[in-house]
Amino acid sequence: MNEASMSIIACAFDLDGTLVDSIHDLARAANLARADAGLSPLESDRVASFVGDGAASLVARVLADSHDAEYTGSDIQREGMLSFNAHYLAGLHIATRFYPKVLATLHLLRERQVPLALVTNKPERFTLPLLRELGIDTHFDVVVAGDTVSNKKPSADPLLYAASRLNVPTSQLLMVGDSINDVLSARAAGCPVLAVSYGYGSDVESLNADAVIHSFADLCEFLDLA
Ligand SMILES: O=C(O)COP(=O)(O)O
Ligand SMILES: [Mg+2]
Repeated sequence: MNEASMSIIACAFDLDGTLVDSIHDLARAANLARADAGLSPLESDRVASFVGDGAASLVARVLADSHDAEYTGSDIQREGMLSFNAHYLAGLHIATRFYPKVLATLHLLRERQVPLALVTNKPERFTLPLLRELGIDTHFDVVVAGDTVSNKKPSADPLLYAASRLNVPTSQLLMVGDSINDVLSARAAGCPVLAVSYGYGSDVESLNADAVIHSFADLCEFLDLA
């Protein structure tokens, strides 16, 4: 066990790009929203590069096909949001799959009675039904979605809220995520953080996480649970 992992007693997980590969369902809904706006479809990889700051940012970026677009509530964005919401809710779990070893590792952590949080920027209206459809809605002691508290990741708030609900100090709550928002949120909250290399974040090695893991199963080794 390394120094960073020695005092960890609880874990918080990001959802998209960490526990599940959801990009095909996100891209389908995004492209249907583009079609409704008279726009041509984008490649899945392009949509993946827009994921990480919640649904409103995703819709704004997808409609503009630009990383710089922000949600302003313009008519076209509001229409796009309604369209994306309807299409994504209709197909949350068509092609969404757990990454390898996720389910077995979550089961092991629960077996060892490690308190678990889910901390995602995905809004509750998608997160809660998706967790149910995936069969992991009862795996977490607390679910913090993108609109559960006032500020999303990269704010410290979702992890501070998770730590207080789990009744653990943030210094002993490990965050595991795939993007810069996960690392920034963890650093702001005082949580140790692991980055996964297989998700939607680009250049994770440069994020300055405590460690980068290439398979979810490596978490067990990091926590000395293997
Ligand atoms: O919905 C998003 O933007 C990303 O969600 P995540 O925080 O689970 O990666
Ligand atoms: Mg993510």
